Amino acid sequence: MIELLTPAEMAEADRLTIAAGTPGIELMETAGRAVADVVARSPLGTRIAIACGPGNNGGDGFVAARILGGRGYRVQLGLLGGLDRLKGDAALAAAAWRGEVVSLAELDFHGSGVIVDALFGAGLDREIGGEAARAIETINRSGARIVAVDLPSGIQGETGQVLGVAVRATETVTFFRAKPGHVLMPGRVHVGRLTVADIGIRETVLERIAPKAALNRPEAWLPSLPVLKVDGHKYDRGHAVVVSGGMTQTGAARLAAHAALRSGAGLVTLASPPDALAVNAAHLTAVMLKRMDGADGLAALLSDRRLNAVGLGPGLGAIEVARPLVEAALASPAAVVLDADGLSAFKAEPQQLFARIAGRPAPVVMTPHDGEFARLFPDLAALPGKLDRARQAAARSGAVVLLKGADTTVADPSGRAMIADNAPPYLATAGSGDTLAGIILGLVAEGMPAFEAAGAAVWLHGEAGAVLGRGLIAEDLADALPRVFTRLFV
Ligand SMILES: NC(=O)C1=CN([C@@H]2O[C@H](COP(=O)(O)OP(=O)(O)OC[C@H]3O[C@@H](n4cnc5c(N)ncnc54)[C@H](O)[C@@H]3O)[C@@H](O)[C@H]2O)[C@@H](O)CC1
Ligand SMILES: Nc1ncnc2c1ncn2[C@@H]1O[C@H](COP(=O)(O)OP(=O)(O)O)[C@@H](O)[C@H]1O
Ligand SMILES: [K+]
Repeated sequence: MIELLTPAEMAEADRLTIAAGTPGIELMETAGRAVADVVARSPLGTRIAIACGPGNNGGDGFVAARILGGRGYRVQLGLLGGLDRLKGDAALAAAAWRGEVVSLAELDFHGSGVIVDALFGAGLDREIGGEAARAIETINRSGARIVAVDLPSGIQGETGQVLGVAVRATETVTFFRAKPGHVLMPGRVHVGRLTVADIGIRETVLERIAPKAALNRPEAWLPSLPVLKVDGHKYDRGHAVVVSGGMTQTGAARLAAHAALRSGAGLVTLASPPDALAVNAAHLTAVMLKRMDGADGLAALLSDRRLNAVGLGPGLGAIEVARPLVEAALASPAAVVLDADGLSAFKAEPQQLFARIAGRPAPVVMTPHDGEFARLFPDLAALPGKLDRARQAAARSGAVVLLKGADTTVADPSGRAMIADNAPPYLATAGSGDTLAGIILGLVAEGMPAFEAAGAAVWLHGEAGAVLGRGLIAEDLADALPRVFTRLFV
């Protein structure tokens, strides 16, 4: 598991390490050296401008300046505010710097090959304005290689949001663990290439801190991926149901059904309204087809407990049609994956949806994009942090919430969360989300716990996109899954 630490959790990691006997200045020395090592990939003779802020982020900049100067680089250091404002470890680091200190405005950004951004890191707590904002705008226009210390200045470590203005770094060097703001948008774009440096903080501090967010990597969910038995049977792998829309909107459900079969369900049945049976029949092969007469028909189908997971929403139709179907699914003992129209059906009364989720024995996974999210959680949609949005929505609804985008975030009601950074932008194509819902459904049907299944599906979907490359369409994604699974196990 690759934990993501909020700035507050990172401060706690520092505190625990210092309390265990490592002086703060030693951590700062190691941090500054890690920055210097990254900067030193540029050849000797490169002019380096180091912009230092008034806190410990600036302290790291002073250390890097001293080390780079010692290695023969031409270093110019500029400070925001006076030297007398520096405190603690930053003051110690500044005292060890023998070179000149100019003001930020005097730094020659345009004449430098590398700019080190040590203005603000974890301590950024308000919008940047004035001299610092002007410096950041100049840094961004300079054309130099920009190495940010800990976080690009202006990016909030917890949310990835820009506070006023933010450095667009070529590379960022952070310490111990990445922060949510390194992977959440728009932070991820400002970070550039990320290096996570070991500065001597022991892994054991994580037991005390118990961080609840992680990067969505296989380590986060692979232990929960069902292991197939040598003598296994298709009936051991679950039977998923996908609900089709009416005659003119059947494709989305078929995409989901196909993906559910690819991702793991032993059997998949498409439940189809009578008017859509012929069109569905013409397009299905391994996926089975069953006639479904409205919500009562779906309830009857799901009364067979072997059908252990149901997905609905893609192409499901208008509220009058969709809502009773979702209610029937939620009244059944099956796990439920709710997407698209299945979510929008409750926009007038989201509490009705949450009330039906509460207390049901099997899990519910909701997969909104931002628009669908705003319909169900209008008050949460304005929160600045995607992690916070997903977590609060999960806590309120009782469902696992998967909030889509380039930084898809999955959260469960207890606050556990994973953030993905592997999705290529060509996943933004019609039907891609329907496929994602199907991948989750197949994994849940196969017996994977809902939170892990949602995380795994997001990762698999992203990798499938990366394997296929530009030009992919939603139909291709599920068919790329065998290749992605193969890579997972070699
Ligand atoms: N605590 C430690 O032991 C370690 C800390 N490290 C560094 O310390 C950094 C955190 O240091 P700090 O907590 O001192 O915080 P920062 O140095 O990130 O910033 C805090 C300072 O900036 C000011 N400030 C915040 N937002 C501002 C704004 N919008 N405009 C103008 N001024 C603003 C604050 O008043 C304060 O003076 C980390 O990002 C990391 O770079 C590393 O040296 C590793 C060890
Ligand atoms: N810029 C992007 N980078 C990576 N993935 C993206 C990006 N934009 C959208 N996606 C992904 O593409 C999928 C789109 O889903 P959705 O909006 O439901 O579309 P549809 O309803 O057409 O299937 C989601 O998995 C989302 O996370
Ligand atoms: K910085």
